[in-house]
Amino acid sequence: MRSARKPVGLSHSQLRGITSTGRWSSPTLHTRPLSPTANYTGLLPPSLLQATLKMPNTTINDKHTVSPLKGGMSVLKSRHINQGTSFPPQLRTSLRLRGLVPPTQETLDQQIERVITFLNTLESPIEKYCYLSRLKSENVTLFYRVVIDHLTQITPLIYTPVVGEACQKFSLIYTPGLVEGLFLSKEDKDHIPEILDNWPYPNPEICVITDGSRILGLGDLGVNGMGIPIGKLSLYIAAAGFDPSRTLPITLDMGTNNDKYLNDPLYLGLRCRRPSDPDFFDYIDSVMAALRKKWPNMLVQFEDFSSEHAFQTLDRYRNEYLCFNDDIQGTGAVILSGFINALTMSGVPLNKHRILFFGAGSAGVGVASQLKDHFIKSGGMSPEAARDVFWLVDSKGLVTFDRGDKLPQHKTLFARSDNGGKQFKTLADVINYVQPTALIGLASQGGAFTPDIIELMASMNDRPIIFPLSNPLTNAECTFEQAMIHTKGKVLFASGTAFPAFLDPYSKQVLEPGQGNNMYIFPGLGRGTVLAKAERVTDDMVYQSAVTLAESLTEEERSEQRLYPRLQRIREISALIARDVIHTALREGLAHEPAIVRMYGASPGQPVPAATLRDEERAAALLTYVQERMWNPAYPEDFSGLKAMM
Ligand SMILES: NC(=O)C1=CN([C@@H]2O[C@H](COP(=O)(O)OP(=O)(O)OC[C@H]3O[C@@H](n4cnc5c(N)ncnc54)[C@H](O)[C@@H]3O)[C@@H](O)[C@H]2O)C=CC1
Ligand SMILES: CC(=O)C(=O)O
Ligand SMILES: [Mg+2]
Repeated sequence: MRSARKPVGLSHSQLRGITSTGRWSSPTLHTRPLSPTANYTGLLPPSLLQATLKMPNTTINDKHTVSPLKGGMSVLKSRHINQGTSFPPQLRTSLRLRGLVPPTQETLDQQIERVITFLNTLESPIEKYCYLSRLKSENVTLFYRVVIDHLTQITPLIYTPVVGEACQKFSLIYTPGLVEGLFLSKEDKDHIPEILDNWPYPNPEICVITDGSRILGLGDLGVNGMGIPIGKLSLYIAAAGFDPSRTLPITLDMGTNNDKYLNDPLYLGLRCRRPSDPDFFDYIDSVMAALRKKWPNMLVQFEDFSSEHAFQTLDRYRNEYLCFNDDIQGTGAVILSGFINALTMSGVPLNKHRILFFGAGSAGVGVASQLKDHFIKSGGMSPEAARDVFWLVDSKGLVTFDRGDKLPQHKTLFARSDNGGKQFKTLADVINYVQPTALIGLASQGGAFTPDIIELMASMNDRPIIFPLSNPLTNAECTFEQAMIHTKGKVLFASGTAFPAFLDPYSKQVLEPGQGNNMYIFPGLGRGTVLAKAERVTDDMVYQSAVTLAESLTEEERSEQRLYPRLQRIREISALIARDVIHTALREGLAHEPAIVRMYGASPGQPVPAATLRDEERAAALLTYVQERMWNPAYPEDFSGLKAMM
């Protein structure tokens, strides 16, 4: 049982007292005016806070005081402690819960059954998302048990695709008092440390941070992007056993260039356009410095920044901070992993592949770079030869040096100069020119892989590799069914968002499509770097996570023609990835966790020789070490800590 901690800002139960109009529905603790520097900042979306501050009647004064929640109510309102109907009778008495919960005592399994039964009665995905968010805010244990036990049903509801709709509707479904992450507004640039102090949980180990500028394939959603760090961190918890109270979702509010939101009276972010690059970097530099000052060991995952900023922030911080970019590196690793398995199944030797990317943004270039490294490391190719395996298409057609437009730096990494002055505009023209063995969609252009395109790929390859990876579902370049039908079952397929299984009329097998989504990578990569107390996240750690994922398939999974392991095994897979990422950190001399380096007879920061790392007994012990540190949602049997709080 976690010991009680005095909240620095408002506790969740106190925040519950703020109504959507910003008034206190129930008066509270202290006589204290609401001010921009007080402890409310960051916990409320900026425009709501501004509206609150403008209201004449927002001083919390003695006339309006009541006691903070006492006794049983404070237990029921503590999401990390609440067990609802599972509290045993004797505890109900000592915690003063009797009468506050229905008389029946239920097991966790019975509670799960109720959740799933009710969830199945809800019709729209967004209702299901809202119901699950509420459940998480009330009972963390039950929520994560539901997620872990019903991964394939729940993941699409709390992550892509439904999280995309939740972001688009964020200002409508926003629930006052439900604090799931921190808002850092650029207006608060001089108050960042105070805002970080408002976060009610101590010592976060991992933070996912977005500026909302490219949310999935949905574009600039501004502060509405908050759903993404929340969703990613839910997967860190469910898939890699991070302690929920040690995760920190952050949304930077720097305005939005989306006119729809700027003109929407219900939009909850700053109503201004995004800043110039110098202002952007000035602000994010301050945020990074403040985060490190307060939580020096915290891993930062950059998520869903617009492409140029995604590359620039990664370059700027990767050697100075413990951080990585999920869209560039996590996606690169997960697609490399599926590709390694597809390579074997395609029967085409590594050096005969010709890979076409439809989309040349952070994900497209990130994946191409990761694959290129593999062609060099495993295929023995020179960097020049490996680079020539790739062709990129963006909104203007094939990316070439002589196309006439100024290419951003990331596109120059794979721009072609061997096109003989010819330019290719349509995808079909590019395919006919390149004759690719693999077509990878990361352009957020739903349906772009038309039947003609898929048939063209099938006409050139015995086993065409077609990965429509854009998110959410509406942006997928084609469906699994379309890919199967138009390649007559020959396709090697993975998509960003899961598609349903398909009965292949040719093999008569029910085939499940692969989900090429970075959720297979980031939980284990994050777990490994945090447990190792790694100095930074290196390319080799990312590469290793791809290789481990590729090798993690069982014989049965391979016989089912899968490119990725079953999602239900994700905790097991994340532990393996974490173990191997720690190995890489040890090899590179970047691991600082004394308990881990001691297992290998080394000291913190000292490289461990490859031969020592091959020791199977130590590897097994390290895996156990990782698994034993994975948070597992269960109700505690020892309530002594809780009683002490009362
Ligand atoms: N499956 C996965 O794990 C991941 C999927 N994604 C998805 O990939 C997509 C792209 O993400 P980013 O690369 O970060 O976005 P981005 O905005 O950086 O890049 C998009 C690219 O698509 C190109 N594009 C736009 N319209 C086009 C058109 N009509 N024809 C050809 N190209 C066009 C743009 O020029 C740009 O190069 C999103 O849908 C995102 O959700 C991103 C990361 C991980
Ligand atoms: C999956 C993911 O990170 C994206 O679509 O942006
Ligand atoms: Mg992303």
